[in-house]
Amino acid sequence: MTTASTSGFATRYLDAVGERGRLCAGIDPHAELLEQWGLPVSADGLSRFGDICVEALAPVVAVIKPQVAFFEVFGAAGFGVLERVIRGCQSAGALVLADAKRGDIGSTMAAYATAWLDDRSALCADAVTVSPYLGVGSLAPAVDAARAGERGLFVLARTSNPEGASVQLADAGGRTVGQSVVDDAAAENVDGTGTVGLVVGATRAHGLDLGALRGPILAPGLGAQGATAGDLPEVFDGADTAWVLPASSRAVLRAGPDVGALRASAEQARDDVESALR
Ligand SMILES: O=C(O)c1cc(=O)[nH]c(=O)n1[C@@H]1O[C@H](COP(=O)(O)O)[C@@H](O)[C@H]1O
Repeated sequence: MTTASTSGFATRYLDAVGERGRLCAGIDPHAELLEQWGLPVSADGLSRFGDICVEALAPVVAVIKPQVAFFEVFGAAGFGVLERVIRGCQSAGALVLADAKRGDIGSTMAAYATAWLDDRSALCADAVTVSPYLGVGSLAPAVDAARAGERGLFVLARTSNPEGASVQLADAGGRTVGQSVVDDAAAENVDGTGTVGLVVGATRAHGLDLGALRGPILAPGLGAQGATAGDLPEVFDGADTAWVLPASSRAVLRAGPDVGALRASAEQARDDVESALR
């Protein structure tokens, strides 16, 4: 476990996983899941899906990650549901990581930062996923906004999908592109705020040196993409596992729509992670 002193988002994150255990539960309302839950593939169905997820997951899971794409499918009504899901999760004590994967030139990035990380926005979450491929420096407005509000960013470093290798393993002057993202994130976290977290898939060996990061590491890929809790110690060997936040969406959500069964599925996933990373 981590021993160095922390503040800001790092403290909020470590308190949350210390209290509720390491799991990020994704809210990914795929059309197939809406149908499996007996809901219409419509904004109304999405709304019901969101309510069930909030009731089942938000009181027990440390971090909840709504995948913005599945809300965006339903336009303005979908964003309305997303606003309610974000507020509902936060009211029940969960941290919300908006999975929006934003990334643009700095002046546009500032607007994304306002949308996802500023109290004045109805979409304000506790953290947001961002893409560094316009240069990590282009994310500066989001880093500043996150730090100011004790919120976080999760920057894609080594993603869970097989296609990521062609970019993320490319040479960036004696280190990989992925490692350069890790090193830039670590440099932002020397203040102990853990403002700049990473996304590192749990699906395969990542080849990164994560030892100096001092920030959270979202590890998607549990369940539907084939990773298991038992894989985590080897995949994250060398990292401080207090920061490792394994994530699962479909594998947990398939237990719905019964609230009790959905909650039990998330609790089981969390318990599996906690025993694997003990
Ligand atoms: O940023 C992410 O969350 C993410 C990064 C990554 O490398 N791989 C990845 O699967 N994700 C997201 O994590 C979720 C995975 O969903 P499941 O495969 O159903 O668990 C989806 O919302 C993906 O968009």
